[in-house]
Amino acid sequence: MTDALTFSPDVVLLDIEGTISSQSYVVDVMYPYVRDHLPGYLAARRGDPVIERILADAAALAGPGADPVEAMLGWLAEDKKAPPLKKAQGLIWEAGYAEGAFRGHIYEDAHAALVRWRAAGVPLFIFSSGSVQAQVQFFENNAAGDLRGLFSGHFDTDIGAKVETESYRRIAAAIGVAPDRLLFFSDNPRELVAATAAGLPVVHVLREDVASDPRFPEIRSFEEVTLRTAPAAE
Ligand SMILES: CSCCC(=O)C(=O)COP(=O)(O)O
Ligand SMILES: [Mg+2]
Repeated sequence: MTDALTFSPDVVLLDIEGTISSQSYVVDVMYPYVRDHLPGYLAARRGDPVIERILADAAALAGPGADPVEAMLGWLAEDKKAPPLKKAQGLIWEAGYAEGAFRGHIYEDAHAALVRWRAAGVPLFIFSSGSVQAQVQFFENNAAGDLRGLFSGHFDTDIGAKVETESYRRIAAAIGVAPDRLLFFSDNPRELVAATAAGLPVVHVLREDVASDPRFPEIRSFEEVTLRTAPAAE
């Protein structure tokens, strides 16, 4: 274990995959379910405005002449965080949870820290490429129980890309907190660069095979982080 890192934020913002949850679990267990069900799911719902929107957005992103369903399967295979795919993925996972094909995963150290911080009065928010609907279901149907109560709110790429600085400014404004009071945890250096440029303090989370990066404070476990919280008013 490295030296403990101490912060005193007003609010914490967290990435999901690779940060509080295993990337390989999402990619190796949950993505294959989407791959197997996506074409049939979309075909069975043609005419539904939500599905038509997803297909139109996918077609626009894929470019002229491309088949939107094939494009989405390609993005899934390369883990491209394409918003129309992420929206479809969340809807398809709903059936996967219902039939017990998988549950959401959270690292034990992350779960313990989030419970501790929430109990200490620190609001916790999520910013993930997964759609807000997918995020909420992931925490509702989690192997550690129904975790929805831990979070004060969720953001997805409707607010902007995770690698864009403006997205972090918008999130801070939406929460109503100064950027320098919003502590962001992520496994992705490009997200950390964008958040840093917006004025957020950041922590690089090294799970699985993520490499260290000298630009950021880093942890391998949330046990390495101490949050100083304001004492309760008397
Ligand atoms: C529970 S949200 C689904 C996870 C997912 O598909 C994803 O792309 C998450 O990526 P991120 O690293 O942005 O959390
Ligand atoms: Mg991530």
